[in-house]
Amino acid sequence: MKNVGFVGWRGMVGSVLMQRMIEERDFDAIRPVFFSTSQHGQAAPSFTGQSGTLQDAYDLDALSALDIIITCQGGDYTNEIYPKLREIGWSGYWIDAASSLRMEDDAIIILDPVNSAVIHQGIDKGIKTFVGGNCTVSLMLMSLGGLFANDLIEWASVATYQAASGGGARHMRELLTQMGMLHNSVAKELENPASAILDIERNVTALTRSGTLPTDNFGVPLAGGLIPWIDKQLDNGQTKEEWKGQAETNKILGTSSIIPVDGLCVRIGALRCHSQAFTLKLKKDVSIPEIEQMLASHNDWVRVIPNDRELSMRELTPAAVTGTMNTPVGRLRKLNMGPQYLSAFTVGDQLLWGAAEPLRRMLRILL
Ligand SMILES: NC(=O)C1=CN([C@@H]2O[C@H](COP(=O)(O)OP(=O)(O)OC[C@H]3O[C@@H](n4cnc5c(N)ncnc54)[C@H](OP(=O)(O)O)[C@@H]3O)[C@@H](O)[C@H]2O)C=CC1
Ligand SMILES: N[C@@H](CC(=O)OP(=O)(O)O)C(=O)O
Repeated sequence: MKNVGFVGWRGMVGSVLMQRMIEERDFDAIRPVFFSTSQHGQAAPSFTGQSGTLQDAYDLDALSALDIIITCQGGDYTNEIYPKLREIGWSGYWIDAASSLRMEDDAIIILDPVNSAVIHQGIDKGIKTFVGGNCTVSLMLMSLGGLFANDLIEWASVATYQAASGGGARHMRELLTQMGMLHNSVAKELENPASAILDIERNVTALTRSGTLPTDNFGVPLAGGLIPWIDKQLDNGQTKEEWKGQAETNKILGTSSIIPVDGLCVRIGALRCHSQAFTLKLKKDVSIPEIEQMLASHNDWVRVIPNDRELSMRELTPAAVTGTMNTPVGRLRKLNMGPQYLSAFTVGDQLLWGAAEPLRRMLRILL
């Protein structure tokens, strides 16, 4: 049995990973060792029924005794520890949720329902570093994988609707606190059906602009609105999140010529599901039923939602998809621009397929 170290297991992404590993009985197949950057010496979790203590996540000797390390601790931890471990000659497998190592030549971005061939070729070549993709990219590929696999996409333009969880647990709390404060400020008036809605709106807008809502994490109010910017600013006008779309998609697929992917990434008030609206230019005119068939048969989690009002409202929303492994795609129709232009709308839980699930599946591949 392999010795597998877990760093970042108690964070938000790590907790989702633990929950999935318990559901899939992954712990039965490994000897787990749990680490912490702040709680070493305290009791380790007993997912396997065993007891033990948390190890120090900065202890290179303890880490280098492991066959596999899975980390959801974040980029700063990876940047500090990974080079040191490799420098002292550790040749185990490193599986990471953070973006730091994604674009390194000796790292593979993992999403095995989409790129299992790339992953297996990498293992055969001796690659030891495997990194989960950006959540919007992974969720796009889970939903639209059938069109990429059939080499049908000439380019993809996207507008994202990204959940607060992408920023981390504190962002989710901040959003909910803002929502609560806005509601509280007009709760009485709302109870009175005779009250004027524009007075209520004016009060909500005034509070939103007052500077009293908590904004330490998002920087500006998000509740009741949106933020058309995610991550750092790049010199070419893209955000870092937008840059990842093309860079990571092409690396995951191992394309020989770049498929252009670009668009605008927007934060909205959803909790943990990212949605994305696509305009796709197809390489040729393919009928909608053929497209639906290609999409539906690509993997076990994609769900093709017919372009129907009731079904789209019920099944193609964060409310329907949160907490599930499904990655539905719908709103499929040919656009006025011509028969090669297709619209699509996707939804996916960014903590499952967008973060934790590719990691546990990579572990399974290595066992
Ligand atoms: N959020 C997301 O959507 C995605 C995140 N990622 C990557 O995963 C990394 C971790 O993200 P995320 O899980 O959101 O980060 P969290 O902030 O939830 O957890 C990170 C670490 O914080 C420490 N921590 C301190 N206080 C607490 C507490 N009260 N409860 C739980 N943990 C606590 C834990 O480390 P310790 O035990 O050592 O103190 C934990 O492992 C990110 O930096 C990013 O690189 C990747 C894809 C998506
Ligand atoms: N940046 C994403 C979440 C994330 O963690 O992405 P990455 O793994 O590429 O840093 C978001 O804010 O929704």
